[in-house]
Amino acid sequence: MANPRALSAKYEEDFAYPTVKDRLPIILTRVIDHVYRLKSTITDQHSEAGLEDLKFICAALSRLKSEIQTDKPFRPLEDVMEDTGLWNEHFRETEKEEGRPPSWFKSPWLYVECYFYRKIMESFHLSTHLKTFDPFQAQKQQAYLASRQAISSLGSYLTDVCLWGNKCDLSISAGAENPQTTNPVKQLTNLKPNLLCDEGDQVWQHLRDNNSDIQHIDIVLDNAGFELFGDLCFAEYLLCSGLASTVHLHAKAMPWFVSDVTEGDFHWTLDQLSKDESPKLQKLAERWRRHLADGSWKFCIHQFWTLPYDFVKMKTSFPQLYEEFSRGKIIFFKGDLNYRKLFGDLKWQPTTSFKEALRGFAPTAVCTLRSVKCDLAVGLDEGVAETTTAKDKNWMVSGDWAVIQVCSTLS
Ligand SMILES: O=P(O)(O)OC[C@@]1(O)O[C@H](CO)[C@@H](O)[C@@H]1O
Ligand SMILES: [Mn+2]
Repeated sequence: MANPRALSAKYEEDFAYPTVKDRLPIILTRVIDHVYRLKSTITDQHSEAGLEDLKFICAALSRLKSEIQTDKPFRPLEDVMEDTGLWNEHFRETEKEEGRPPSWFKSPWLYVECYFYRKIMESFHLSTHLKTFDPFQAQKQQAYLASRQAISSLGSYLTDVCLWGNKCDLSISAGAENPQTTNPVKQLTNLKPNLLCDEGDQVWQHLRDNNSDIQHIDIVLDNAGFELFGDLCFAEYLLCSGLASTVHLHAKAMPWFVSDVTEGDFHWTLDQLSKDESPKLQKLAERWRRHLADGSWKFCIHQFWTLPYDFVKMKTSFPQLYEEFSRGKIIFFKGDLNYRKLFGDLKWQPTTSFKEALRGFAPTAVCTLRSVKCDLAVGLDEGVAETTTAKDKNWMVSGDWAVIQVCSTLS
């Protein structure tokens, strides 16, 4: 059967429409304000040349904003980066398919939104002194600091889980006695009814059944802050329980979708943990640095995650990456954007099977841990979408609902 249509801002009923119309210009305005506010710091560091950079970047971003608002055609990228050629090739292919240059309110949402972040980075790449500047860094760091309490309680819990990790059954019960209201473990029980599809048992089954020849496990990260800390706790658990020989953590090669983890964010997070007042967090940071040093954890950066590609393209565009994944036991994909890329950002019926919607992307077992933040869902039982709509008409974009879904059969 033919695939469904792509999500796109050309349909006003798609979440892509308010994203392109309102959210992207707001994000740009914030970046421009933020860069302007750094004027004195930048000129202190780089004098007049820094000021020139700043003017250049703000002009480029303002132009981008006006181009979005007036649905101007995309322009090929002009920076010289590892991925520039691939972006421009994608531009030409889309132009050929659509019979006109791609544009904000006409082209597939996945391409549009990825191009938006890539264009922001282009303006920095083209500057002289701010080529590696992260315009979202302050926001990400603030988000981490705001969730420090939750990080601390999860960190304490993890220390106990890891202590018992080798002894206990995998379905170790959550420490429900902990009285802290910010305890994320306790919160899990409250959130359980909001799991629209929970294939967690299948995930554990897969992890246990395939343990004779312990392989590595991949986690494709999403956001920095509390989410990253939770992912690192999970990586710690997979390792200390013996379910994984090593854990590969995959992050973005450049600032992406505001909050996504870059290498800089990852190291900043470890530094924060090292200097935290909680000795448990300090110890975790020490342990995690040891994992990185002895190869138990591998921190991986690949340009694939910041390209506008559907994951189906991985096998042909980056066969080596696909092959590396195929040697692992399971891949955990975190978050909404990875979900969109897994299923091609197409308007699937929510009852379409997870496997069918993957369209052959099966390097190894694939698990998605995703809170629903856009109008794309697959693998739901008959009636779930309808009953959830009756409870919360914004369920697809509120972020209050989530899915744990897995495909562990490769054939
Ligand atoms: O991948 P993440 O961090 O979970 O979410 C990314 C996200 O903010 O970007 C898209 C819209 O801008 C949405 O699909 C989604 O909510
Ligand atoms: Mn993200």
